[in-house]
Amino acid sequence: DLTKDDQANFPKEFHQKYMITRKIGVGVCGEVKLAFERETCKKVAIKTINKKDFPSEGTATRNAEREIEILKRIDHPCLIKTEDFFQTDDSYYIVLEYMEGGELLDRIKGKGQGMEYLHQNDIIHRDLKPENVLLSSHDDVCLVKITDFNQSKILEETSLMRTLCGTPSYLAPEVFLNAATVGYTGAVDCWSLGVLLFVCLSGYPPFHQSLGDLPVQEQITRGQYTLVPSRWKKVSEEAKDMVRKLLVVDPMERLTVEQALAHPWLEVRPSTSHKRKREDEDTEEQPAKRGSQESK
Ligand SMILES: Cc1n[nH]c(N)c1-c1cccs1
Repeated sequence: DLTKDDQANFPKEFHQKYMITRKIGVGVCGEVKLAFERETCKKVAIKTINKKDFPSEGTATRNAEREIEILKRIDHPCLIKTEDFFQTDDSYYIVLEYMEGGELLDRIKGKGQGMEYLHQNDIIHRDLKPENVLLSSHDDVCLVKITDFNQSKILEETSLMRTLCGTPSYLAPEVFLNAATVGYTGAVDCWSLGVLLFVCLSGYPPFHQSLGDLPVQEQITRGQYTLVPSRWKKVSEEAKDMVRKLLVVDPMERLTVEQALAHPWLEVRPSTSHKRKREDEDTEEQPAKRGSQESK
């Protein structure tokens, strides 16, 4: 459904290199279209960032330039690659690797080592959600990649980090108390991974206006979520333990990506599916977690 707009808006040099076909999704800042590279017939995804969709010209430019800088920095099999980049007075056009399987959200409705790489390179995503997790094919077992670095941040050394490296003797208590929350750390992505894992395992979100009396923000700040037994009865205790240890309100107590990758649930073990489950394995344990209030 190539529109006249597509012909008119995309720059001439873009059309010389790529042939646009159809819309395959909608990103935060505009549409995502499928295109073919004319020379190789390779499929690519074209993400459009409309400058007019930002409150001020400067915002669009800063956001797009930060996203482009991050996209150029990353090179990992679990992170979407940037193929090319164009801009006009009205828009930015980012040519991205095409993922046949589309968005995880569609798979969840229907049914990460990338994070470790990002955090090891001092990049935090800050916007992990099903729409930003793409599947390489329609197969049940396929590669999963993280996309949309529009909200990402490169962690630079801060004056607080330098302060905490010096002698602590004369530092006020609030310096230590705020240390875990001043600015963002990679822990924000681990919380989001916990929410993503909760949704993948159960099919519903841990925090939502329709789930409980508290406003969503209060559910989150209290770490208050509900494991509906009928939705979790076939989920292993290790998987539930991983979710519990990611959805911890205190970022200093929350699992890091490295700790999550070392969690028993992700250990590679010979299949035990032929063994009969003990009755109590399905019993819902309710460990009291500091700061998080899980309930049935
Ligand atoms: C980027 C990208 N590469 N491959 C796909 N399917 C996308 C999409 C993002 C958002 C909707 S589709």
